[in-house]
This record gives sequence, C-alpha cells and structure tokens, in this order.
Amino acid sequence: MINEIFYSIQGESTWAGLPCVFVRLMGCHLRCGYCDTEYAFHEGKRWAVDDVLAEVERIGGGCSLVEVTGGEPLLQPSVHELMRRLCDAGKTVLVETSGACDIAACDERVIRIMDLKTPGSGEVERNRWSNIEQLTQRDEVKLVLTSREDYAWARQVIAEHRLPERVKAVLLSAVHEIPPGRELPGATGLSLRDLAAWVLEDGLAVRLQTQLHKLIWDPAARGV
Ligand SMILES: C[S@@+](CC[C@H](N)C(=O)[O-])C[C@H]1O[C@@H](n2cnc3c(N)ncnc32)[C@H](O)[C@@H]1O
Ligand SMILES: Nc1nc2[nH]cc(C(=O)O)c2c(=O)[nH]1
Ligand code: SF4
Ligand SMILES: [Mg+2]
Repeated sequence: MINEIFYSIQGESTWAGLPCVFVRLMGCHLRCGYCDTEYAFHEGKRWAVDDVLAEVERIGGGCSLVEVTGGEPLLQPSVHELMRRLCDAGKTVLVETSGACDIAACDERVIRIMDLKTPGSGEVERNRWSNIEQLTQRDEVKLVLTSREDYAWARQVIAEHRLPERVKAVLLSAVHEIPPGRELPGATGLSLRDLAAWVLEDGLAVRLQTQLHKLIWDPAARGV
C-alpha cells in the first residue's frame, strides 16, 4: 500500500540537498510522539510494483536518487521487490526505517538510513538492537533528539556500539515542532543551537542535521 509518491529535495541524511523521488508506504506499528507523518498511518492505496516504477520515472524524469520511506516501509514484504527493481533500474535507493524491523532482508545495494528511537520518542523499547550488526559503511544511523536526556542517551549508545566506525554517518537531529497537547515522556524540547554546543563540547564524531525541506516549504506541507 502506497501513501504518496513525490519528487522533492532530499531534506535529510548525507544525501540532503539532492533532487530525489520519494515513495512513501502506508502503515506504521510505532507511534513516536513527534511523528510528522501520521497521515501515512491509514491513508494509502494498492499499487502494482510496475506502476510504482513507471510513476517514479514519470515524475522524476532522469532522477537517479529514490528514497523509500513511510510510515514504516519494511512492514510490507513487497517493499523488497520494489527496492530490488529500483536498483536493477540503476537507481540509488535509500530506505528510511525506524529500525524496529529486520534490515537484513534489504537488497545489498540498498542504503539503509536507520533511526534509533530515543526515550523521548516514546518507542525506545522497539529498537531492534541486532540490526546494528547488519549495518555497513554505506549505511547511516540517525537519532532524533527531544531533550538533553535524549542527547545523553544517544552519546552513550554511540560510544557503546562504536557507531561512527561502523557506518558512513551518525546523524543527530533535533525534533521539529512538537505538536501541542501531545505526550512526549521526558521531553522538554530541544534547540539546534544547544545540540550544536553539546556536540562541540563533547567532540562527537557525528553530523548535525536539520530537516531541510521544512526550511524550504511549510513544515506541515505534504508531498515535499
Ligand atoms: C516519518 S519517518 C518514516 C520512516 C520510519 N518510520 C522512521 O521513523 O525512520 C522519517 C523520519 O522522520 C523523522 N521525524 C518524524 N517526525 C519528526 C519531527 N517532528 N522532527 C524531526 N524528525 C522527525 C523520524 O524520526 C524518521 O527519522
Ligand atoms: N524532502 C524530504 N526529505 C525527506 N527525507 C526523509 C523524509 C522522510 O519523511 O522519511 C523526507 C521527507 O518527507 N521529505
Ligand atoms: S516510526 Fe517513523 S512513521 Fe512510525 S511513528 Fe515513528 S516517526 Fe512516525
Ligand atoms: Mg518526512
């Protein structure tokens, strides 16, 4: 089931800034308190893989970068055929995953951007720690932080699993616009400026990132 397919500027990861076609799959079994894509939980329609490939070409023209996201893209078994066919078509394929599903099932050409869920997300128990062993130098790990406590947790996890040695990049992101009235256990909000100061103070081998698309367009906009 597909929620949306769109052509935009990649807003995150080491691929940020590049034109990219996004294929957003429907459904997620997590409920991160800050989730900016709740509309993907239940809205979607069935697409044949051939039709998705044709749509990627139609809207992206010659764009060679494709990201498969969601929702949680790895929940649907047919995502693997889709990603394999995109790789076969010569695309550079990124998958953005919560890390709550087994990432080993992905085609080896697929670049995995795996989010490690922090305590402030409300879904820290869902992290599938065995996925870390599967990561390679082509993959990236991302941590979306909601508070100083999340930062301290992230620093500990990064050191314990030697993440900077394991993957291409460890991305630290500050949560964007916590929706009012939403439960966010232990979270007090976090500014990029504070996060930058802490990273410099501790000399962490990480890459600070923002969501570029939310600077370019309305942060609440869909399909960008
Ligand atoms: C919508 S999720 C889809 C992929 C997958 N479910 C996951 O969580 O990685 C894509 C990315 O957006 C991040 N994200 C969602 N809401 C956010 C927010 N309010 N601020 C910053 N990042 C956010 C998630 O943490 C995740 O890394
Ligand atoms: N422009 C843009 N870049 C993105 N990178 C990761 C996204 C996601 O929702 O997974 C995303 C998104 O939704 N839009
Ligand atoms: S795992 Fe991703 S899509 Fe699911 S609730 Fe969390 S941020 Fe949203
Ligand atoms: Mg997004």
